[in-house]
Amino acid sequence: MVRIKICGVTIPEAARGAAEAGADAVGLNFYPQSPRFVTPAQAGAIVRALPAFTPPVGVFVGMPVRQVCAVAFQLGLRGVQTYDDQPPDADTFPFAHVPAFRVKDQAGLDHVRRFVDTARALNRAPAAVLIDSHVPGQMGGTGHVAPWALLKGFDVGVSIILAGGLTPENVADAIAVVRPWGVDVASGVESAPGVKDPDKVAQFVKNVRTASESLFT
Ligand SMILES: O=C(O)c1ccccc1N[C@@H]1O[C@H](COP(=O)(O)O)[C@@H](O)[C@H]1O
Repeated sequence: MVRIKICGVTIPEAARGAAEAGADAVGLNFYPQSPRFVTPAQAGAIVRALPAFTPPVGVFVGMPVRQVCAVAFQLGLRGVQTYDDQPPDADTFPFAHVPAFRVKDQAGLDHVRRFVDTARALNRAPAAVLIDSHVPGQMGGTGHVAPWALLKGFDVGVSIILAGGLTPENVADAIAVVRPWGVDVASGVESAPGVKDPDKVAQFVKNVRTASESLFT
């Protein structure tokens, strides 16, 4: 089964709606430059609206590890998605750590491999790596697709989460090519930046489930 994270929910109703549509996780974005940014107080209300078995994951760009941990503890996040060139030099995150990478070519994938190897040597292997598209000057939420063909067969010994420009229309093709452990979507299920469209979310989940079934039967 391919897991689904609906990322960048900004209100409790959107988080609950994503969970009820069948998402495996919802993402809360703590990057102030994002149109999906939420404050810890707003995130708290969203977390409280989630069903008991739908984990919240935080997206952190350029935030020091201690601060990431403080926010994650305060809110009871299950996972932390980070954007750093090197594994954290503090102790392992006591959360599922998902470093994100903006990849455009083979050199980008080589960097992911070096990151995971370094983390593993320090006994800090991430739970998964998220592979997104590379758009100069933007950290994520770009709506641009990652280089799927390059990712075919890519194996670093940890789960691969595919992100970048996924939509209800293209996610089945993406899954067929990349065969990721999970998929992550932000802008592709919105009616406006930061506003999730319940119909698009439901269609996205449905299409992932169908594609996932044909992959594993
Ligand atoms: O969504 C954002 O605004 C964002 C900002 C900074 C870092 C990460 C961000 N979101 C992540 O980017 C992926 C891909 O987004 P999209 O589907 O192409 O719009 C998203 O899944 C989030 O994990």
